[in-house]
Amino acid sequence: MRSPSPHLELRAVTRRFALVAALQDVSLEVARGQIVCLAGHSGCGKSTLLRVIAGLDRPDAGAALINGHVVSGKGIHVEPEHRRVGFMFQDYALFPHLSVTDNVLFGLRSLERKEAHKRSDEIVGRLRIHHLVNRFPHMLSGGEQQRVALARALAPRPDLLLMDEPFSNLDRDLRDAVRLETLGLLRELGTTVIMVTHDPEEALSAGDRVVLMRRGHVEQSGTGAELYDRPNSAYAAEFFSAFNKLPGRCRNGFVDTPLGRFPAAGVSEGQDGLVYVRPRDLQLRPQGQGAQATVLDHELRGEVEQVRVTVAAHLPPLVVRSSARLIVSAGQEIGLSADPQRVLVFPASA
Ligand SMILES: Nc1ncnc2c1ncn2[C@@H]1O[C@H](COP(=O)(O)OP(=O)(O)OP(=O)(O)O)[C@@H](O)[C@H]1O
Repeated sequence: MRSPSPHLELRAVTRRFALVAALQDVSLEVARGQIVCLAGHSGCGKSTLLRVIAGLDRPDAGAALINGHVVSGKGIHVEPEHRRVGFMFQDYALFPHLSVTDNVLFGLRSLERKEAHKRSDEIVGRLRIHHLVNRFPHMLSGGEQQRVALARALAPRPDLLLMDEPFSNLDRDLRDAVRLETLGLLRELGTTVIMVTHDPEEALSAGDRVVLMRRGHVEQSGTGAELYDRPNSAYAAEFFSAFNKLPGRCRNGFVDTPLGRFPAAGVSEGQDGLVYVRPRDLQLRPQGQGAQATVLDHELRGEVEQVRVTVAAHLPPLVVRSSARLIVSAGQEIGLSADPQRVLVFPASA
């Protein structure tokens, strides 16, 4: 038996704007019901990719398929309204002159009035925004606007929902709660979601899968844990964490640093490598154990403590973070070690 087509498939999608390749050979498969976070720094092509999937923009080459049918490709362009794709914009794009109800009804214009109202009532109920229906967008808080925008996007029951930074306009406190609730509802509805974010924590925690983009191409794709624990490039590593970096040349498959020798898979013999160690993966030890270091300063930051140490005069200080209380003082000589299993090594030229 043939396995079902992915809900969404992109085949070598390319989109150029003058000299900029906003998308370069982007290929991707998304299974039905999956929640995918599209992450990457500003300008890497995230919004362009969403627009191509929605049919708001046309690729110069390659194809987009929904349920195995080409919707964008050579000589084919299915209009956005015929793709069963919902779109939620970063600024919510609510119509200021329409009430909440009329904003929600806007996406249901093709239905008969009675059916449109039934659908609108249903989604308003699910999102618990009954009390807002007669208000206008300027009378809503950020969180309320987000819900109304979500209601408007979901009312036509799209199979696939595209969301461009849907939580970035909310305060930090509200953001986590709204995100959990929104994604919980989308999972319940079985909606396939592609959500853009530039927030690394959100990318790691929100989706089933993270697609990290860089300069128009997919740098790495996988679960949050895969990208965090096994980034395949310095770019991917640095997108999700802060690192201490120690230079060293690769000799006999190892890079030597003041912190010790580390296996240097991916760095050619004789080439310079950079050893990446997260602040939480450095351990302070009694003097005489591990590498010798001198404490530079020490700060309590609430949940964690941060200590900066020097291991060699020619290297910038290393940052150590720990949730245990560290009893050290500036100028103290101390031992320092890194867990080789948690250390990453990349070519210095990258
Ligand atoms: N209509 C356009 N005309 C010209 N260049 C464009 C156009 N749209 C996008 N670009 C360029 O394409 C590249 C990708 O843009 P895009 O908006 O997709 O990035 P992004 O990752 O969504 O960025 P951000 O996180 O800042 O929203 C950028 O270099 C941008 O300047």
